[in-house]
Amino acid sequence: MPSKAQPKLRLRNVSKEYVAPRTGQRTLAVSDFTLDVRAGEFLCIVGPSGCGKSTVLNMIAGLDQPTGGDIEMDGHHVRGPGAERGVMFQDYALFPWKSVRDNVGFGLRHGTPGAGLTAAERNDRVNHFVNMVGLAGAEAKFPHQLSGGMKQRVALARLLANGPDVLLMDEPLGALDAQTRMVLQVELLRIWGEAAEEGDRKTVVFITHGIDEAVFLADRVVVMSSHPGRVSAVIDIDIPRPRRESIRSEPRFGQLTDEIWSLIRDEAYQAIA
Ligand SMILES: Nc1ncnc2c1ncn2[C@@H]1O[C@H](COP(=O)(O)OP(=O)(O)OP(=O)(O)O)[C@@H](O)[C@H]1O
Repeated sequence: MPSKAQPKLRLRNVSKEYVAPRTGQRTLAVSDFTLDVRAGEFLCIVGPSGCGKSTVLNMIAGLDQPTGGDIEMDGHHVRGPGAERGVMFQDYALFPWKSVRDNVGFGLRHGTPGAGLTAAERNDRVNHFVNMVGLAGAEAKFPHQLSGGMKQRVALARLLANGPDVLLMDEPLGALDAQTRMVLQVELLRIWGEAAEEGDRKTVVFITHGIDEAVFLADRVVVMSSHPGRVSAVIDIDIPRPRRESIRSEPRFGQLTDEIWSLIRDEAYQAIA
């Protein structure tokens, strides 16, 4: 049983070096990355393009292996993917030939999350999360009939239906227009359980290019620098919850976004030069 003081995730001096198979060229994408993520925390990672954000997330997910250091969840080494760590990407990753209902229920029918559940229990769980993300009435639709925002709601419902303890989100709102994005940020906080006790919330690691998105969502923002990717700062977002739309125009919101932008501005310009 994990102790209360134990972090949910612990990354210790994690590094990742890619070696190109044909040329043997080496890229040190991440180096000496050390971070604890508390249980129930909403943690955002920002940094200039190519600084290693996705590499870090993929290693936590177990989709990629560190070449140095160690990653633990609840005190156990992460050795590969696991149902307790759910991943969501920018590109929806829905099955185009399956309905909303079948997309959401896919992991329950074909993976370990549904083990031991009866068909009725699986259906109940699918309905619960379809309702939670605001897709009631759209269960029989197919992805091509949905807007981008609705597709990401489906992907979120599928992620939640699988019951992971940790949500790993790689720019999940990155493909959406600005308005849909702001609406879904609010929805995401509601679904995460912003109004609930901290102990009842999932642990979230959320990658974004949007500094304002990170400040709106996060308890803490990890700022990465690049070449190689490292933690350059960890900023506490001391804006009380629940967070309403109106906080975006408050002075503290602007101060925090300015502070984070000042930390990555030079590298961000270099990354696109
Ligand atoms: N499979 C791979 N093989 C070789 N190099 C890779 C591989 N994946 C990523 N890299 C390199 O590792 C570095 C970090 O990439 P990564 O995608 O993690 O950064 P990122 O911060 O998520 O980027 P972005 O903000 O553009 O999404 C980059 O230099 C990238 O080119």
